[in-house]
Amino acid sequence: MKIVELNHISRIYHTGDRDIYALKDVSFSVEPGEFTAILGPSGAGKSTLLNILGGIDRADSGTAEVAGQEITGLTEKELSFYRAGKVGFVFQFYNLIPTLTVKENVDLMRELKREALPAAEVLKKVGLSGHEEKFPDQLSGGEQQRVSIARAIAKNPDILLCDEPTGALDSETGCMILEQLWNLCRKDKKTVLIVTHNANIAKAADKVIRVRNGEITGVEINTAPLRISEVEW
Ligand SMILES: Nc1ncnc2c1ncn2[C@@H]1O[C@H](COP(=O)(O)OP(=O)(O)OP(=O)(O)O)[C@@H](O)[C@H]1O
Repeated sequence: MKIVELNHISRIYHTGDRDIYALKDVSFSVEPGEFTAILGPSGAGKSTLLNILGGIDRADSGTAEVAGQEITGLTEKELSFYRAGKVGFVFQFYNLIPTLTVKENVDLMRELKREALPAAEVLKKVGLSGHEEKFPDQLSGGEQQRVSIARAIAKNPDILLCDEPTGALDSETGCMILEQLWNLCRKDKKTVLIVTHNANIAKAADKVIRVRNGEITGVEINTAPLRISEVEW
């Protein structure tokens, strides 16, 4: 069974007298446990795509099934259950709450999902044991992003959606973050979708989806993906 199945998804913004097709008849699927890269230039529709998959935005037409659930027809309440239960998000700017400690930021997930994993367990997974009582501004950008990954996986989501997770980081730290996401995919069998401008990620991805002007211009399957550390960045 596919974990993501998008069929003929369109998203139109009506601005003044003009309609902007952020997505136009987009269809693709993702297998469970795949590491998928969504690549394309600025304005291509990548974030819109991820936001629809994550239940943050709604398609105007088409169907989207994620982890066995059709999400395009859900009510607001059902969508919020879907976001809380099935998807983990990692954003470019971490979105940590500055007045909460690292542990408290991760523990917030328990408010969304009762069976969320303990903060200590997920912080260990991202190499941040011992940083539980620090506040976000006492951490480097890379460490803050690792907290946001820990927070995302605490929900034990079916799918991890990452929008430019390395966009605010230097290339070495960015590689380390990609390695963490890649390991979550390979070792913990998480399905990871990652939106990025960095085309080199294609060498490490199982699937590469190319987007331009709201349309899919190609889907490539990589039969011999490299490890993140083997890619020349
Ligand atoms: N709220 C909005 N109102 C009007 N147009 C929008 C809105 N949000 C996005 N768009 C338009 O939809 C298109 C796709 O935007 P989107 O943010 O999905 O692209 P992107 O590929 O993620 O770009 P970037 O790499 O720069 O983040 C763009 O043309 C954008 O200007």
